[in-house]
Amino acid sequence: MRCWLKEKGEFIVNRQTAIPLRERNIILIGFMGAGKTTIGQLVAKKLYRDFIDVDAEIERRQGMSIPEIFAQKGEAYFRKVEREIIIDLCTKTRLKILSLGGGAYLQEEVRRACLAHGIVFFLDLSWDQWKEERLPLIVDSRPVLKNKTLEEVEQLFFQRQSAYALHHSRVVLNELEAEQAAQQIVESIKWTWDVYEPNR
Ligand SMILES: Nc1ncnc2c1ncn2[C@@H]1O[C@H](COP(=O)(O)OP(=O)(O)OP(=O)(O)O)[C@@H](O)[C@H]1O
Ligand SMILES: O=C(O)C1=C[C@@H](O)[C@@H](O)[C@H](O)C1
Ligand SMILES: [Mg+2]
Repeated sequence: MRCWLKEKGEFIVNRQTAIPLRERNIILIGFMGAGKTTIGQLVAKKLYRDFIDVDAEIERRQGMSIPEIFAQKGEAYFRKVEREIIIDLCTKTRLKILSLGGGAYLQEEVRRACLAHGIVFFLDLSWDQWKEERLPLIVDSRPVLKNKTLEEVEQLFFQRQSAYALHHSRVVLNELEAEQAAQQIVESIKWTWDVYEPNR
């Protein structure tokens, strides 16, 4: 992972955007239930930074739960709000750990904002493990899963991989405890900071 992130670090630095690496938001992406919220909280704790869960932020700003937003206003409305909040966070905040909702990164404008202003980690979990271990935990709370057959969910899982492939670094989660995954992210980010901004 280190060599891989090294290349990505050069890529980030070469983009010459205004935000120093150490100040950039760290953004976690991946399929619903992969562990973005759980691992994001742990990363924030380890780096002494604030954690923002975009789903929770949407619920706070809208005064409604996500299932209520889907039911009362529809998915298109949810995606618009989600996009606006993420772009707002990407352009107006620094030093945060952001966990995105599982579908947010499918929107091109979201990807562009995240890649330009933050450091994007893809939390990668295999379909088999997701189906066995995570699906039972989240099936009742994620409206996108409602009324879908397992085949349809599998199709959604694989359809989304091409968007998630656009990241700065990837953490293969299979068999990793949330704590271990968070530690891996922290080590790789500190290594990148030291290599590319050694004197800060
Ligand atoms: N590494 C892990 N090992 C085992 N269970 C985990 C791990 N990470 C998360 N979980 C569990 O999986 C469930 C989903 O985790 P979480 O809510 O963090 O996913 P998410 O990626 O934020 O999902 P969403 O995209 O829907 O917001 C939770 O019950 C959590 O406790
Ligand atoms: O994968 C998705 O499309 C979603 C995942 C959740 O995090 C929420 O953002 C919402 O339930 C939609
Ligand atoms: Mg989450």
